[in-house]
Amino acid sequence: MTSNPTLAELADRVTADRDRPAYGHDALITCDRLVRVFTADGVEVQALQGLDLLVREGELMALVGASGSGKSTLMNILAGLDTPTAGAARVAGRDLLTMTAKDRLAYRREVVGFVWQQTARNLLPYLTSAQNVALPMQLAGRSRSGRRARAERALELLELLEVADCRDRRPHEMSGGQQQRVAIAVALAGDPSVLLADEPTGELDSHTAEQIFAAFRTANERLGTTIVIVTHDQAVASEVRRTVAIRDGRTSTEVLRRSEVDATTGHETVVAREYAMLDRAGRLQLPAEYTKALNMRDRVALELEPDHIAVRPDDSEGR
Ligand SMILES: Nc1ncnc2c1ncn2[C@@H]1O[C@H](COP(=O)(O)OP(=O)(O)OP(=O)(O)O)[C@@H](O)[C@H]1O
Repeated sequence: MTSNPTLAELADRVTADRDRPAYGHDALITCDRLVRVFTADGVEVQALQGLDLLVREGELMALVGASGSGKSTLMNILAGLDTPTAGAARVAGRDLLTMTAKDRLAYRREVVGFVWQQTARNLLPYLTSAQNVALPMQLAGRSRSGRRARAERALELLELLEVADCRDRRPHEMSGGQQQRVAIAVALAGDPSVLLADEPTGELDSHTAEQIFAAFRTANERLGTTIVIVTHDQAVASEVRRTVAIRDGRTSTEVLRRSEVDATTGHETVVAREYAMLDRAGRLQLPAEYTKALNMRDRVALELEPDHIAVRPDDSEGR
């Protein structure tokens, strides 16, 4: 089938390998074999076990996973609050492993914005919504743009998130949903490249949660901000185009949704499709429900077909 390559072909392959763009060269967020090990009472916990993830500029995506799968660990690393043990992590050209303390501070102010689950962590209780939104601009040294410009920008953001009527209210005078919308405005105030949200709907009922996801979509569409939302809420899959599942500290599967328009009726439907992540070593995590359904364990049989690879239960026993 395959003949031995000539010397010239081998040289071409080496050149092609060398010139191949680096993993994630065109992504805004690149996590490459990311590892985070915690040691508590002499016991090691591998919270991230070689996680690969690429997020393109302008994406709105969700990370889902069971409790303890590593979502918050990843978020804290992307937020610049924690450092990985090994691997590589880059956000908007910044290397999260080698940043100095000073770079880290600038990174948190200029590159990323956050929305946390606990509304109290997002807003200062003694400031009004408008003041809360203006504060990051002031801290970022935009004093040159003046107080009035900051106030105008704050109002624009509150309007975009449909909470302009709350501009003079303090957090305790607003509902949980209103507080989270204001929190999104605060997170956007510094014009971040990436907005990170950790369980932003965790304390809200499902109807309010839907409105918050809609607010993220508005921010993404109107401002072009790349947004990563971590959530337990499986319902998020119908709210964003891309949902990546994390299992045991690695990305395992991903659901992509896209609109398809029927050529004859013009009717638009949203089609969702699940994909498994294939890492650069060729490793694939099969969804637990698939392997359970076919009683697959330890070993599976593989067959290369012209257009797919078949994965079958181990049939070696009894042969
Ligand atoms: N500071 C820490 N010290 C020791 N172990 C930790 C620490 N932080 C996280 N872990 C462990 O790392 C693993 C991943 O935790 P992480 O909080 O990232 O999960 P998660 O997916 O965010 O869970 P949840 O949805 O419950 O917040 C867990 O086993 C957790 O116990």
